Amino acid sequence: MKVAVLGAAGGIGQALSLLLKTQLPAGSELSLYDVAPVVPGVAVDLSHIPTDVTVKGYGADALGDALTGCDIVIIPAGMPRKPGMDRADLFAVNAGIIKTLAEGIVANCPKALVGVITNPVNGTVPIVAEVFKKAGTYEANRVFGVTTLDVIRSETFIAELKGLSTSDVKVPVIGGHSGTTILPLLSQVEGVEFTQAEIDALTPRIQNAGTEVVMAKAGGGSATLSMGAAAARFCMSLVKGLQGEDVIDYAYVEGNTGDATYFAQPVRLGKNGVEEYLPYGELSAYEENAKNEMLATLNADIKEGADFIA
Ligand SMILES: NC(=O)C1=CN([C@@H]2O[C@H](COP(=O)(O)OP(=O)(O)OC[C@H]3O[C@@H](n4cnc5c(N)ncnc54)[C@H](O)[C@@H]3O)[C@@H](O)[C@H]2O)C=CC1
Ligand SMILES: O=C([O-])CC(=O)C(=O)O
Repeated sequence: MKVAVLGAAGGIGQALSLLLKTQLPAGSELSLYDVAPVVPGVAVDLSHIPTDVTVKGYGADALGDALTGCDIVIIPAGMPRKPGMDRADLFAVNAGIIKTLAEGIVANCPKALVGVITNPVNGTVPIVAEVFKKAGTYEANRVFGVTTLDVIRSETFIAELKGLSTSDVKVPVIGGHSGTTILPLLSQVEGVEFTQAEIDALTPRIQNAGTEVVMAKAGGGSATLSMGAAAARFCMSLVKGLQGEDVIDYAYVEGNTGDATYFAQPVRLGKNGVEEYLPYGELSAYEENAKNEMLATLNADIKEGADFIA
């Protein structure tokens, strides 16, 4: 198994790479690419951890070598938010980065499963898809926006609120990955009942959790450690699927909900990425209304991404 992290020297990239060094199956190769000159050092540093995963670092001019033969590519490359910015404000800088990296994937590992972390995810995933379509290599079942951070935050906040173990809390989160496009389905959390007041408080807390971190870091960036954990969890779902395990996870994909071209929904993962798009089930009236109200924003974000390539 060869897994590449593009943007591996960054805050997310380093946390994710550390977790992958300790979690990937024995015999795997971890390929770390970044334009920052420190990346070979990050690779050497990680390579001293005693696990049966080899680590190699690749600098700015070695994207092709980093990607050749990859089964999975996870992309946390690009600029994070500062206080006062929306994720959409990152599009101008990050769209070009994602386009370049997607072109590298087309040229070197067109069959890889690709997980996009770079914001704004609502628009960067369509960029990757359009680059792949243009090259004739697009398979919707292989391209994912990573929304796992919304899922793990929901698990954490609900466990705290209800005095439960996080391992007993499972929360579906659908839609996109910014503000109101993030829709936790609290009505579907098994074994937990919420009052309307709790729903009214918890839903926006989950939607604004990224901003909570941005404000707390006060100009020093956005979530990196929790995102590293989220990305590792999602990457391991992809790995298990490739190994033939039956895995269900949530991701932002070009699926079949009919709500928007790209929408986070449950998917069954396997040897080809998504093996089956699963329904997100029945929504409460509150969730149905929230979903309908967010679609204009989500569709505009998707169009911005697709238009960038068209
Ligand atoms: N999907 C999600 O839930 C989340 C997404 N993010 C997003 O992830 C991205 C990265 O965030 P951080 O790691 O905090 O930023 P960071 O600034 O710490 O790291 C970004 C890394 O990308 C590298 N980079 C820039 N251009 C590149 C290129 N063309 N090729 C390869 N590497 C390149 C930089 O050198 C840097 O090492 C941001 O866009 C952020 O908004 C952050 C948190 C959660
Ligand atoms: O809020 C941000 O800019 C980073 C992010 O996507 C998150 O933490 O969910």
